Amino acid sequence: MNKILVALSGGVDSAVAAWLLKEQGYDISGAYIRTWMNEEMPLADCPAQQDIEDSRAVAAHLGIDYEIVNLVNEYREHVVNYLVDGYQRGITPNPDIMCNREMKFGIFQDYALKAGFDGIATGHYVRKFTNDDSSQDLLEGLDKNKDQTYFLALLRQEQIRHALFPVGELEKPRVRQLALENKLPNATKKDSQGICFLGDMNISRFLEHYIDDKPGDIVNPEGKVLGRHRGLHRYTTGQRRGIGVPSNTDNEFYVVTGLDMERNELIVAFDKPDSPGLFTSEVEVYGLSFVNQSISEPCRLLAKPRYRDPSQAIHYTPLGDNRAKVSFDQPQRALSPGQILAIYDGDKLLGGGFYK
Ligand SMILES: Nc1ncnc2c1ncn2[C@@H]1O[C@H](COP(=O)(O)OP(=O)(O)OP(=O)(O)O)[C@@H](O)[C@H]1O
Repeated sequence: MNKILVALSGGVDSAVAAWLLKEQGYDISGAYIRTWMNEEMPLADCPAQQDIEDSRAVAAHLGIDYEIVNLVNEYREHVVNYLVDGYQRGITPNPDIMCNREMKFGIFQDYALKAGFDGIATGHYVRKFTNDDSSQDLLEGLDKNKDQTYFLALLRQEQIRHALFPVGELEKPRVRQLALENKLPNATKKDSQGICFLGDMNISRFLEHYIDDKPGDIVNPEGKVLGRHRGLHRYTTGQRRGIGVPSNTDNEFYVVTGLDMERNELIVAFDKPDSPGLFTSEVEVYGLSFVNQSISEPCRLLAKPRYRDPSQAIHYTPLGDNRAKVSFDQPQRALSPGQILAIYDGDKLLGGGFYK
């Protein structure tokens, strides 16, 4: 791989990724992926224009070609629809993971390959490793605190084959230092947060735009009505804020333990380990996808139930048809249908799937 299209978000990580590749002698260009129209979303304080200016300035500073790749329609089709549809069905979607599989390492990568590039690069904190049989694996970033393998859990071999992750070999403070030393124009820009491409917008404000409220009852696990909710799409398992049912006299707080879509009921219980439905030690995972080899035998592995969670020891039992049973050694709090479990062998990402 020599000719690389670097996905420049306007942030410091992808800017340093581009700088590193240029230093290493790659023939690079930069591209900003446009996915969001401000006009479409008047509620959003969308930082896209600033990001475009910043990414353009980085490319100019490095003296490389720069383009804006317009994927607004594809983003709506593959990410926004999945997100809205998921909340409407009462599951918790992960737009960042879908965005990586469908957009950056899907449509954007295809675009780059067709345009004559050998591959793409991003500023993700992950490392790539090539095996003797020339297959490739994804390893956690060297900076464990920044590791982003979780977000790449649904990528497949052909997608990582054409991808480079230059900052995965560095600690974040070193990345900042490189940006400053080399006078990258966005060196002091603060890290972005929030949903991939949606910027800092709050998810419920975003959903308000798409899904109408449908009020219903809030009930405890025995079915006793405790109050009213505004619409089930506003809640996710494990949520404590914004339920609106006061704590009891012992100061125990309510937490969401489930959504009953058929009855339009929000199920809540006190936030303590023995509350029914709050802790789970066994889940079924579907839609499994593997970075390299699929897992065909029952085995002991590690898994991350959520991005910031530490790895958990699991028993993994394949069920066929891209499904598996996963038993956690330690019961896990508030797993929500639709969320993604990332599966690891040590620090090697094996793949991921959706909680049933
Ligand atoms: N709008 C965009 N256009 C091009 N590439 C993007 C865009 N958004 C994200 N990326 C790519 O995906 C990577 C990870 O995105 P994420 O939103 O997690 O940003 P990050 O980890 O804060 O990195 P950065 O500092 O580069 O923004 C980025 O480093 C960049 O390569």
